[in-house]
Amino acid sequence: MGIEVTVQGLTKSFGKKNIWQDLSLTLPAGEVSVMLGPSGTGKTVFLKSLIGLVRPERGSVLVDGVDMVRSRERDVYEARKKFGLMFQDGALFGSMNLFDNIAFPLREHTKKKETEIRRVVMERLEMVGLAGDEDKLPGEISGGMRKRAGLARALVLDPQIILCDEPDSGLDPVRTAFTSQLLIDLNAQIDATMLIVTHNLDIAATVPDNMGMLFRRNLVTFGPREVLLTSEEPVIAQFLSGSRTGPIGMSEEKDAATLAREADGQAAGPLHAVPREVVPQLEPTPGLPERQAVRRRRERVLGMLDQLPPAARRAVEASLPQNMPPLPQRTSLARRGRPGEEPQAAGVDPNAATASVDISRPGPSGSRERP
Ligand SMILES: Nc1ncnc2c1ncn2[C@@H]1O[C@H](COP(=O)(O)OP(=O)(O)OP(=O)(O)O)[C@@H](O)[C@H]1O
Repeated sequence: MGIEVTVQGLTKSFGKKNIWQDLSLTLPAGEVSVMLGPSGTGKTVFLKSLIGLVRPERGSVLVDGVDMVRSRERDVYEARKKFGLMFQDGALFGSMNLFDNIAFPLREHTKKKETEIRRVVMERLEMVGLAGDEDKLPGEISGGMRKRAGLARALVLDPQIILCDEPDSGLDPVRTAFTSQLLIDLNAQIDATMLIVTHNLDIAATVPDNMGMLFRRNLVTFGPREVLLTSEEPVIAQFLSGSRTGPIGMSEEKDAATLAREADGQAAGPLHAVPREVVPQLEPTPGLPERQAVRRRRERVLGMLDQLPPAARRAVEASLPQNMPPLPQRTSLARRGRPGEEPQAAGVDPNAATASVDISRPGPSGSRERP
């Protein structure tokens, strides 16, 4: 089974430029999580920080007892073997055929014999739907196939944590849908902890168990998918609807004057007033094992139900199987459910794998200024 990744108070700057600050979240073991965020908000830097390729100046990333930020290089190197990485372009060697590309980590990091290497490589090629293509060069296949080959290579060392950086970039909608299914099927088969960075709204809506979003150098929220998918936070509502109206501009953040003009033009009602539907999550292809993460997540989320905003709570309840016994009445649930009451944001609670900050409040660094 996958292992938990616990991020606490992570802050990264390059020179004087702060990328993000004080990020805290837990990637629950074996579950699929997605990190959203406008371009340039530091999602790739975040992925690289998890595996110790980028060293943040503050905070910790705990993986099986190893802090990927502060531990000795030797320990970080060992812990990195628990990860499988899928980069945007597949990151394949152009002069090697797919077989040799996928075999590369096994030849580099293990003492396996060639017969065993062949068995593992062919099994992984089969998993990503590339059986029969092993003799092709990366230049002879489509972008989608290159991504799947990159995923196969990420899988050969039996990773417990898989990080995928924009698995959909450059793919058409149909291939993106196949990629979504592939990621869910993969989770069903190997039960690894997965974190996917994407801009794709279909992947965001249908694949993850948990979702987070980076904006203005902060983690706007991280928690069960229902929290983000029902959120009324303007930046989340704008991102999920792909609208030009809202705090996100062409150069990531709009200035105060632009936002004021938009607010004037929104007399008919703000963009985020429309409630969004939470579409069902994808299920593994028939014939594959059930995702073990589903049951674990259900228990975890039910345990934190009364910490969730009402819309998210309703979405969780609506997603429960029909044959489940009724939930016990919760006093706090009844208190929050009164008509006319404002929804409450989930508080920072890394143990419950939920975190949120109010990005509209001024922060100590001045980065949370009201636009
Ligand atoms: N090694 C580096 N040195 C200096 N700045 C860097 C370095 N790596 C990344 N950055 C900067 O960090 C910021 C965040 O980059 P990152 O690639 O993580 O964004 P992103 O959210 O993944 O963007 P996109 O969605 O467009 O891929 C950018 O301004 C980038 O220029």
